[in-house]
Amino acid sequence: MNSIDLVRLTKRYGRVRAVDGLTCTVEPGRVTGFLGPNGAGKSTTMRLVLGLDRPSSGTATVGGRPYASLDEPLRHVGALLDAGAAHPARTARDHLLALAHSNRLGVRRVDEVLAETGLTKAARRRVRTFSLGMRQRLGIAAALLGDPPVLMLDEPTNGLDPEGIIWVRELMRRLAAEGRTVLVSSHLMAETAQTADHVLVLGRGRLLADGPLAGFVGSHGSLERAYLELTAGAVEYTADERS
Ligand SMILES: Nc1ncnc2c1ncn2[C@@H]1O[C@H](COP(=O)(O)OP(=O)(O)OP(=O)(O)O)[C@@H](O)[C@H]1O
Repeated sequence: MNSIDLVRLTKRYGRVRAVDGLTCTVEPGRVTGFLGPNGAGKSTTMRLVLGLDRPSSGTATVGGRPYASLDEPLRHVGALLDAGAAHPARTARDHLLALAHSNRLGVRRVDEVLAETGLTKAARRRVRTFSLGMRQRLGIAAALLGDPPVLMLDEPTNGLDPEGIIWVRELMRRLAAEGRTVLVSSHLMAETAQTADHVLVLGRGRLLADGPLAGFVGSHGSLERAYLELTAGAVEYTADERS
């Protein structure tokens, strides 16, 4: 099974519990929206799954194995965490070629993902000349490179124009329909409502909800209303505190 399994996953930074006893399973064959206010712990959770940070306690596994134990990890898990991850002096194609090489993937796959993300014409341009939206597309191209059964995308629509947002939505839906596990964090409720089958909601590192989108929205009328009601007590910064 290509699920992502979190068991009592906890990460403390000093006194902050960024992730606090998180237990849940992200299942294949559906898009799981990963929601929560700023600072709720979404990115930290993804970093823990990818072995970029060590849990204080608990475990995060992909297909039953810790990410660090995977050979050629791009073939197992594709991730978009930070659209600024590519070296600015490299061309888009060289960036993908380096990643492909380290995971024994062929050049043909690089050209395929460039085409799939609409970057073929920009492939030989340096990343520093890319707009935010183009960087997002390059990050998504990197995530798709190993044709992985599991994808984790942190706010993939950031910086994308309306056409790009629709493209991401359709891509997520297709990847899930192919039986892949797709975890997508977002602050865009209307977009998530159109993309996700299932939602996980975090607040202050804790799991506030884990269920099908339709059940979560329930009688609230919209995902946004259901979300705001659930997270009202879990928002780190309010306008009053800022002023
Ligand atoms: N490296 C770090 N050192 C110290 N604190 C950190 C570190 N990384 C994250 N945190 C803290 O952990 C908490 C969770 O942050 P995280 O970035 O995971 O939240 P998030 O849900 O992804 O937020 P956003 O929606 O704003 O991206 C926050 O309080 C944040 O300040």
